Amino acid sequence: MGKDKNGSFGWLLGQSGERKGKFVLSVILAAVSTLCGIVPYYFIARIVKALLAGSTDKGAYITDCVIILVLWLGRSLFHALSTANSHLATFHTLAVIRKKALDKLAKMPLGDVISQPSGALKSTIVERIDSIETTLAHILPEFTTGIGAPIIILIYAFTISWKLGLAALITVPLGLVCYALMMFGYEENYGRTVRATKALNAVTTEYINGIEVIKVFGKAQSSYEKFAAAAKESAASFVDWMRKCNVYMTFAMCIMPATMLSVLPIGGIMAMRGTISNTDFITVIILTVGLIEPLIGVMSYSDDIAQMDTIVTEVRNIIDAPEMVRPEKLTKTIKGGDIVLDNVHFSYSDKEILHGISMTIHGGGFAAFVGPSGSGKSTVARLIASLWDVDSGSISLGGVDIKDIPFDEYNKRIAYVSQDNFLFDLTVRENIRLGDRTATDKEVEEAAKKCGCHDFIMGLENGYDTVVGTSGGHLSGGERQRISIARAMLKNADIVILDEATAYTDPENEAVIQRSVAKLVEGKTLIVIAHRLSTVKNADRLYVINDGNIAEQGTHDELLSKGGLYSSMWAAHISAKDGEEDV
Ligand SMILES: Nc1ncnc2c1ncn2[C@@H]1O[C@H](COP(=O)(O)OP(=O)(O)OP(=O)(O)O)[C@@H](O)[C@H]1O
Repeated sequence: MGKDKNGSFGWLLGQSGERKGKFVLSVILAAVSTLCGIVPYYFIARIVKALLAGSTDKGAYITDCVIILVLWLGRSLFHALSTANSHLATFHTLAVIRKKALDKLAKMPLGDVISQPSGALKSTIVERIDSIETTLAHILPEFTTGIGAPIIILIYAFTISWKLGLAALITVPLGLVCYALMMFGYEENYGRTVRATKALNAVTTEYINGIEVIKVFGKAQSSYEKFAAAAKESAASFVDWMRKCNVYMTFAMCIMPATMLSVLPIGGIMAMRGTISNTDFITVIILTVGLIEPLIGVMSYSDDIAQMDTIVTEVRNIIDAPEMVRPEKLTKTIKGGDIVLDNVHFSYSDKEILHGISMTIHGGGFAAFVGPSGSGKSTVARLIASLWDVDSGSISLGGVDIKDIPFDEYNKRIAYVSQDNFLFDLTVRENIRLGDRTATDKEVEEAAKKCGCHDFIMGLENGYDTVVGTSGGHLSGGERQRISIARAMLKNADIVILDEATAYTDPENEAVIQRSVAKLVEGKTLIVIAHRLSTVKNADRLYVINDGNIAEQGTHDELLSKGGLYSSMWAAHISAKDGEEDV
């Protein structure tokens, strides 16, 4: 996936949008710089020629020297301007690519995002994209010079003598052979370093994320061994790779003597025979030096370009990944708020989890999903929240398949509080305000009060302006849950999904939240997943999900009277509660 016939560089240019002009300007400036770098050789040759002819014209000598100096200054100046333009266009292009990658993550099925190894996506979008900046910024100026200069010099050499031209031309096949050798097996070699770096990233991220478990279970030593092994493989793969590159770069450096080896004898014999003048011979030797330097420059970039190719393929794998397709505009009318699941099948990877779920959750109603752990309750909720697409069957809202509703249109109707209660490393206020970016401070605080979190927030060091730490790490599980609920309530969406949203909350606060949620969701559709059955016994309809099927459905009383799975779950719940009370 991800590659087309344009290759990675063509693709990158295609992303540069309106900054493409800056890349073009960069090529023009590099061409001017190249000319400024070559023409001085002509003047140097002219000076040598004049001196050999016994000239004493100081004026002409000084003029030539000044021209040479000005041209060399011009070469540096235009080269700097060329790379500056190229850098500007590159920064813009990489920002565009990063945004596209992040946009794509939001459109990919959730599973495709979370199934990536720890830190791999972050590493690609942040570090690896960064690492191609220098190559992309220098590729056009360097290649313009690296290819342009030899062409001009070869043409000049041919105008002096075609034999000398041919002798100098030997550089090109030598360079190509060198390039081919360097690229032979490159993907495999470089691929090994990429895999090793990713593994090292993953182990390090896992170590940091799991530091609590590592400490508690005394796994520091074994985790460290895993890290040490990954670090060792990473170092070994880089050493191997550098060894290979260095061998071919050394070979590339030999092009200069090899070219001289053909130009010197051929030119020398021709000069001795008088076929060319001594000064033409000297000119060609000087030019040959100018021919090789840019070629070696280009070759030293080949390695970076191949790396860029690998990285671009990774980025394109994200940007071109299959996404959950939704239309740009809503063309159908959503009539009412009924959510209908019709024969929904769903699998994670190849394992089918839901085996034909059908249900109708009435708009404005209160539905609850209960059932054993791992039975598929959260999966149904995630599908309703449109985090994944169903494999077959359909989910509709108000008679319209949710696949026909644009993401923005659907998302604004849904508030979903998952079990994870993820908080961003922002202030408490900013975290709650994510529910409605236009909410005033007063509205944020009102929502917090209703969800039983105002008091503990006021007790924090900086109240609502306290930063909650990465993933909300400075707060307790129950506090994180209540902030997540306040955020969802502030959104004021038509459909509210609470997946074990009060599981960590103490009974007193749970009662406060339940009363507030009941008030806040009046007229809205409420879907609750709960293991504490007492929190959902008032639901209009309870769906008992067992092993990916709806085992039973009905009101609390109807289900109790059936004497099935729900009634035994209720009995277990009551005896556990009694046990708690006894304690
Ligand atoms: N991202 C995933 N990739 C693969 N399998 C998954 C994934 N998420 C859940 N599962 C599996 O799908 C099944 C249903 O999981 P789900 O979270 O829907 O159950 P649940 O009823 O909500 O469980 P719980 O009450 O413990 O939260 C489980 O067997 C679980 O292991």
